Amino acid sequence: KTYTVGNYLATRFEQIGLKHYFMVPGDYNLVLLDQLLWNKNMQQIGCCNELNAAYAAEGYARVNGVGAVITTFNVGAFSAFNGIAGANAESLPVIFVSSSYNTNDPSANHLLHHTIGSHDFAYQYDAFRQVTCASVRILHAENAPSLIDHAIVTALRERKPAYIEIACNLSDAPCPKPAPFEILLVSQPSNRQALDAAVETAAALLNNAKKPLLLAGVHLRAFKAIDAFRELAEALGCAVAVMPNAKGFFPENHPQYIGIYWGGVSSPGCESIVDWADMTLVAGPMFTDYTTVGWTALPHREQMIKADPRQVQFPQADYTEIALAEFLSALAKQVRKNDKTLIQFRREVRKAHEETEAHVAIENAPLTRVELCRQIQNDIDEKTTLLVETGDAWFNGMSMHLPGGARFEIEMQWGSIGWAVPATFGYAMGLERDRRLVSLIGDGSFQLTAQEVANMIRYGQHNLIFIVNNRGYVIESEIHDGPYNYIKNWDYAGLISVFNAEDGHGLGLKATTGKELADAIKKARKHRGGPVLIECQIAHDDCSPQLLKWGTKVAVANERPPRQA
Ligand SMILES: Cc1ncc(Cn2nnc(CCOP(=O)(O)OP(=O)(O)O)c2C)c(N)n1
Repeated sequence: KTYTVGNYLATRFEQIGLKHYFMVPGDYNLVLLDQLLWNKNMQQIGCCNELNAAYAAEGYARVNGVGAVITTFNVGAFSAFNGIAGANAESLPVIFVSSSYNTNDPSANHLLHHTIGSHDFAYQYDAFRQVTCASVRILHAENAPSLIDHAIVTALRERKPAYIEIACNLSDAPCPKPAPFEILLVSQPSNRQALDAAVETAAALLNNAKKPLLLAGVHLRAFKAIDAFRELAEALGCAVAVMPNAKGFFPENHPQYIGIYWGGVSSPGCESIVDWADMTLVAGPMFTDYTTVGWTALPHREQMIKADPRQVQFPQADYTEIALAEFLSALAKQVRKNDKTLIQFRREVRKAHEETEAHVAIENAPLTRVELCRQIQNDIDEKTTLLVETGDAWFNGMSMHLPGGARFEIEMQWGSIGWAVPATFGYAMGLERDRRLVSLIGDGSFQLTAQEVANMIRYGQHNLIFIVNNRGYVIESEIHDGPYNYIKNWDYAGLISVFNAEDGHGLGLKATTGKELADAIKKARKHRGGPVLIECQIAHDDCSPQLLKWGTKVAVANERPPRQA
């Protein structure tokens, strides 16, 4: 078998665990796409546009561990740019491949289509270098193996996207055959001395604390530290809270779970316990304006052990070259049990109020947000992943309880509206057969990338999508309102018949009352052969109290005047 650059790439794609990859064809990449089709163990999935293809690869990486997307030069790549930068923000290894010009053209002083019409062909590579952990350009076939392997190894190690540019006339050029793929799966062990020192320091701080507490952060999954975190939690026996973008990374039915810590919009009873703790170990956090509610919810450094993917920060010291999972696991063996924060939580939550079970709404009353959330909560089971889009959907999803085994997906770091529909498509492409995906998306966000629902119909995905039609950009209105937050209404449910055409089995339903919603969910649960979209119409000002509180504090942070010189 003589290898070509294209099927070298295809071989590596399969070896890192890709069963699907996403693309939009273009004249620069057609031969490369043929080369990739040579590998029958993977499916080539077309998307309506390259932004959606990048978001789909990002969503796929959430369930599969790694994703890939192929575009044509410039016009495809720059649409995908937002999705690749987003994968960087979300710490997801997406392999981005763009075809490019014929290697004879620069020396021939040629100008080319799909460029800005200059002789500089490097600006795409320069742009992507800013948002990837490795970026390579293949201009000579003999360099392809080492460049492709470098990009892939780095992406898998750093949990970040990588950029591979392949000249269009090299896609079918002969190249050496791949070395054993095990070389790609490098891990980065800790420095032994640093690890021992960090564990000793952390154990002393936690064992001397009167009220220790654990807080899960967003990087636990990316750095494969979810199990080690749970090991430490069960060794310590203390209260365990999670940051909003780590929801689902610690089981919500676990007896030590006390909820989402998100400042003033935390789960009931959670904030006071986190603030009461005298030593908090936070594992893999991203403290941003959004996750700290405009800098109002940040544990104090002198009462915090901050364990990041490759370093641990103590009140008086920073230790580097320490792998997060190894640190948490080693620490679990050195800590003594102390459940004071958990006991206190149970006292407070019992005293404060029993979970006010939302009551069933009057059947034919206009649908409300509370009734919508109550019914979605009842629809979530241990096989469900709940995926929420930027918007009030964040807060509605955040307050939902995940039964054991249920999962949660959110894009809080990048927060790019339009992500959810293609990410649903990509996530569903990689989802285990016996599981289901439920997405909660606002009308405003839906309008950015709605057309990818057509590909859910094409592939017969059984996704259930709730479109919350509150007539506009309500999250924006709550941060800072203006005429720009109001949009043209669509017949969202009616879109499905447009996308079905003569050959689809999608189902579009409208719900304006609790009864209509209950009937729609029943139909959705029975529907086969395609996705179900339920357009839930609620009042414009019917938003979560958490959004109101959070939006006010974020607005204050946004509007701080420039520091006087
Ligand atoms: C790509 C991108 N463009 C603009 C924004 C700013 N933005 N954030 N949320 C929104 C509105 C979301 O509205 P909906 O999806 O209807 O959600 P609701 O909050 O439920 O109304 C915007 C316009 C954004 N976050 N991402």
